[in-house]
Amino acid sequence: MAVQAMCRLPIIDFSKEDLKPGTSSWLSTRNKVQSALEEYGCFEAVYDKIISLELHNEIFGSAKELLDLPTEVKAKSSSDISYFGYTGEEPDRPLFQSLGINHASTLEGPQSFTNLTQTFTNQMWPAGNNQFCENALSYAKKIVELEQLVKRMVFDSYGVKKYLDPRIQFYNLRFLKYRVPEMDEANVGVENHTDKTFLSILHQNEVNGLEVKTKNGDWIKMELSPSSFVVMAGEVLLAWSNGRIHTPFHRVILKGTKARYTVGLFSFQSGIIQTPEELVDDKHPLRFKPFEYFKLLRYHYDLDDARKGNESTVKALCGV
Ligand SMILES: O=C(O)CCC(=O)C(=O)O
Ligand SMILES: [Fe+2]
Repeated sequence: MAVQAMCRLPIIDFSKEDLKPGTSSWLSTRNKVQSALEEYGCFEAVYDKIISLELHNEIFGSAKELLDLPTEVKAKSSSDISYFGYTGEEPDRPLFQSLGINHASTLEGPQSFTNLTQTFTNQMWPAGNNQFCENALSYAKKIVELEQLVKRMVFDSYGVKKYLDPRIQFYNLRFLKYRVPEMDEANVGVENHTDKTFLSILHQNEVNGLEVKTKNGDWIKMELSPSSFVVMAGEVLLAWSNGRIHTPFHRVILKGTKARYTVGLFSFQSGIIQTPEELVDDKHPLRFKPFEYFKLLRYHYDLDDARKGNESTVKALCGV
C-alpha cells in the first residue's frame, strides 16, 4: 500500500466570523464537513482566529512540563476508564506516554471543567501551577467550541438537530508525548487503530508523524501548521450515522530528532447510543444495534491486538 506524502485531507476553514447557522458560510462549511467525514472520516480544520500562536506555544510548553514530571507523579492521574488517566512505558508502545483530564459531564457547564482542571493541576503540582491550569482550561474551552460546532453541522446536515443534547456528552483532554526512538528501536509511536470516540480533535507541535489511511488503502502523511487541527470521526459516530460517516485507521510514525507532542480532545456520549430513526430507511437499513459506550470500550480492550488493528470494534460488537 502506497504512503502518499502529496495527497492531503480536505482543509476546512472555521475562522470566519459569520459562521452562524443558516448563513451561506455555515451551509457551505457544513457541506464540506459532511463530505469530508463521509469520504475520509477526517479533515484538517483551520482555526487560527480562535487559537492564537501564543496559546499554541503556551499549551505545548504546558504539555512538556506535565509529561516531564516523574512517572510516580503522573501515575497519580488514575482513571477507572482505560486510557483516560496516565499511560506510559508500555512494552508494546515504548515511545509513547499520555495523561488525560476527564470532564465527566457538562451538566454544570464550564464550571465543572474549571474545578476538574484545578484538581488535576493540584494533584500534579502540590504547590499549585496556575499557569498550567489557565492554559489547559482556556485551550479546552476553545476546542470544545470547535467540537460542538462540527457536531452541530453534522446533526444539521442529516436533519436531526433535535437529538443534539449537551447533557450526554463528555470529554477527555489528553497530553501525548512520543520520544525520539533510539538507534535500534522501531519508529512506531502508536500502531494502526481507529478511535473509539464520537469525535477526536488533535493538535500537534511542529513534529509531524500522524498518518491516516484512506478508504482505498493509501496512507496520507499529515503535514500540519500550528493553526491546524485534525478532526477525526470515531467509531461511535460511524454507528450513530448508520455507517454514513467513515472512521479512518491511523497511526503515528516518528522521524527526526525532536519529540512529538499532541494535545487531543476526545468526545464521547453517555447512556445508550442509537442511530436516529431518520437515518434508517429502505435504502439505508439499520446497520448497528443500540449500545452503551463503556460496553464498547470494554469489548475493545478484550480483543486481541490483531483484531484491534484490523476491524471495526463497533461492527464486531453490535453490527446488524
Ligand atoms: O498523536 C497523534 O497525532 C495521534 C494520537 C492518536 O491517534 C490517539 O491518541 O488516538
Ligand atoms: Fe487515534
